[in-house]
Amino acid sequence: MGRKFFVGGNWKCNGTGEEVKKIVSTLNDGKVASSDVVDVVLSPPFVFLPLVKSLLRPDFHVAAQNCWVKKGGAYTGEISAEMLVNLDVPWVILGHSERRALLNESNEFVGDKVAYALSKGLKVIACVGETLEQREAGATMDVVASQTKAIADRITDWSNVVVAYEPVWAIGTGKVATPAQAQEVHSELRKWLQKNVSAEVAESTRIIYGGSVSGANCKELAAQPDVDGFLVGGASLKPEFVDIINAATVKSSA
Ligand SMILES: O=C(CO)COP(=O)(O)O
Repeated sequence: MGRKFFVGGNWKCNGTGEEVKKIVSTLNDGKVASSDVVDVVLSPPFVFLPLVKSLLRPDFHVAAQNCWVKKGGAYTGEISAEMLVNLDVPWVILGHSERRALLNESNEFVGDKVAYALSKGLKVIACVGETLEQREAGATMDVVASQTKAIADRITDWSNVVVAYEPVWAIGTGKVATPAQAQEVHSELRKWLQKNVSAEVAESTRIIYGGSVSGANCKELAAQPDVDGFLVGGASLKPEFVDIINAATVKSSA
């Protein structure tokens, strides 16, 4: 059984109610590959989750962009995993590099969040990736392995986890990783999982790529054997997101 293609759209901190309705309507009208071959998950800002859920076609799902590390309570400004479950939001993105960098989320904190969210029944898109400085210093795999280890140390069941490899230097820069660069890290990451978790987890866990993915570059990336889909930022707010979803057909026809 192959790994099902996965395409996430991370809208980040963008959109008005009107814009959200427009994007959803474009996606609802889009002609996309069947949900048998691709999982599509949209991640609007928290405040738009109920609106998007109410309008979105039933074969697409939603994700929150973050959640709190433990049970809710006196944590002003936070949203708990329990609240997402209560609203029937099935997925959450955790450890995005913007939160790691701008809000100082450590590997351990992200690992704790992943474990807590899973324990409450959420499915997790866990993000890892190196900065340009780390890549140039030859530390890419060390960085990605420590980020993944902090998760692996805290969970045993990987069936509800998708790992998103998002090199920081490729995010929002228009400087996409080459298919070979993406394949190299994905394949190393899969080997890491095989050695440090299990062969079964390595084989079944989807590793998706994020960073300047577009309608123009998605097919070549999708053709790489260890690229199991995408986490898309800027282009997920545009009609070309439909083409990125349909990159799944590169795999299904392979
Ligand atoms: O951060 C990303 C998705 O989480 C990628 O963003 P861009 O696609 O805008 O580079």
